[in-house]
Amino acid sequence: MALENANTIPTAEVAHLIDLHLGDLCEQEPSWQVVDSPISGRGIFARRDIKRGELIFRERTLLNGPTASKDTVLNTCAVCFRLLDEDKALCAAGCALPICDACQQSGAHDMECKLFRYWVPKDTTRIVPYALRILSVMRCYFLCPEKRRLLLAMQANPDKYYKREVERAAECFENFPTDKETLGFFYRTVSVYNTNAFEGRSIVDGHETSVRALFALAGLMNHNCTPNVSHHFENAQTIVVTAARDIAQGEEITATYTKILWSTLARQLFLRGTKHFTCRCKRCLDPTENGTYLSALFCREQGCKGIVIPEHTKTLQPDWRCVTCDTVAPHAKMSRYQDFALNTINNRINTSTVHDLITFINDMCPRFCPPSNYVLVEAKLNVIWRMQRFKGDFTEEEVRHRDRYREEILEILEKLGAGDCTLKKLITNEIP
Ligand SMILES: C[S@@+](CC[C@H](N)C(=O)[O-])C[C@H]1O[C@@H](n2cnc3c(N)ncnc32)[C@H](O)[C@@H]1O
Repeated sequence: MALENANTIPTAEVAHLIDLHLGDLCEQEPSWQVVDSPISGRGIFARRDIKRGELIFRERTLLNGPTASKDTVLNTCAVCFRLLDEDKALCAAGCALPICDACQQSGAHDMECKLFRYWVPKDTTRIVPYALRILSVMRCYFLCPEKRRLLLAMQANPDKYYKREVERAAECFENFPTDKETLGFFYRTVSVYNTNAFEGRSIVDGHETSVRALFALAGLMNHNCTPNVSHHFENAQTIVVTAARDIAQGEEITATYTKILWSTLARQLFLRGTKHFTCRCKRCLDPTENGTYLSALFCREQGCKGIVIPEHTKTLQPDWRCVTCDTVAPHAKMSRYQDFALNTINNRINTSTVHDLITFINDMCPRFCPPSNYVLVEAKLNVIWRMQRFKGDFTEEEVRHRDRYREEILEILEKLGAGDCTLKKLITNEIP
């Protein structure tokens, strides 16, 4: 399974394999179809008008596994993602994976347990993040022939780092495979994950886990910075995709690969760096971003209290122009200013209590950062997340500030034309 094989499987065959993969979730008359896209490769298109809020599809994972990344809890069952007692998490058979009693007894873990033990983990006394992370990749071994072919059909961008995850995992075992074919299969699967994976929060027994998952159909959605669908994980295995606004027959169904409230430059840098393309959607071409001014910084010209925004969006290093006094500032200067705002605000997000962060947002930020700037908007979102997740004792005043931040963010989403996007649903508690 070489990297070069990507996209050589005909689109009609991909569509057929997806129907098989959907199984009982495949509707008799789906509202969508898989065809070639003018944006890139294959895409999903509306076969008929789809109403805002309508369910478009539900899909189970082709592959998934714990993200095992920094800041995630490692002691969750590798099969069902249930939280485990730290001292009782490791599989009794010695594969060094975290497994709950139920998954151990049901046999759901047997094959991968056997394979991990065959590879001989070097450390069986603790959960080793790189060994745990390779699980989501290694599961490609156990796919049936049709699903293997579907995996092969998925786009795999060969970026610089696709070997690293496998190499790091190999160091955790005495007997990790070294043959070209197996390594090629793993490298390709890593690249497919890097190109298509959804990282989602899944809640099992009230405990939140971070899951990395591949969905063959959802993975075909091309990117738009103002997407027309929202998605969420129903559980660690299932994704639900819903229309964020009315979608006309023939329109391409799109998701966003970035955070929806990032500025154009931040989105462009992320998409180039991680997904290897330049987005040319309507929002990307409008320096005001539908009048949201998410990029805006203060004008540094004496006496001017206006805001500056990138003059155009054709390059990643545009000059910036003041919308009030028309002064032009070079990109390098504005980039230093944006970095200063980003670092100052992120530093506060990481070190402050909710109370202190609110004070900082309200009293300090207006001195150096326009309220529309995306980094300040991110700080307000952080207050909302923290108050939503850690339902502590917050004062009435804090709750009032949170509600105001939420209204401001809903207003920005409205201006962007984002409809009932995922972020809107999250901050209005429509998605738990
Ligand atoms: C998850 S895949 C999307 C499905 C893909 N079109 C296919 O045929 O499998 C992501 C890749 O699609 C391409 N892509 C997605 N959205 C794009 C866009 N708006 N502009 C250009 N390329 C895009 C990029 O190559 C990106 O790395």
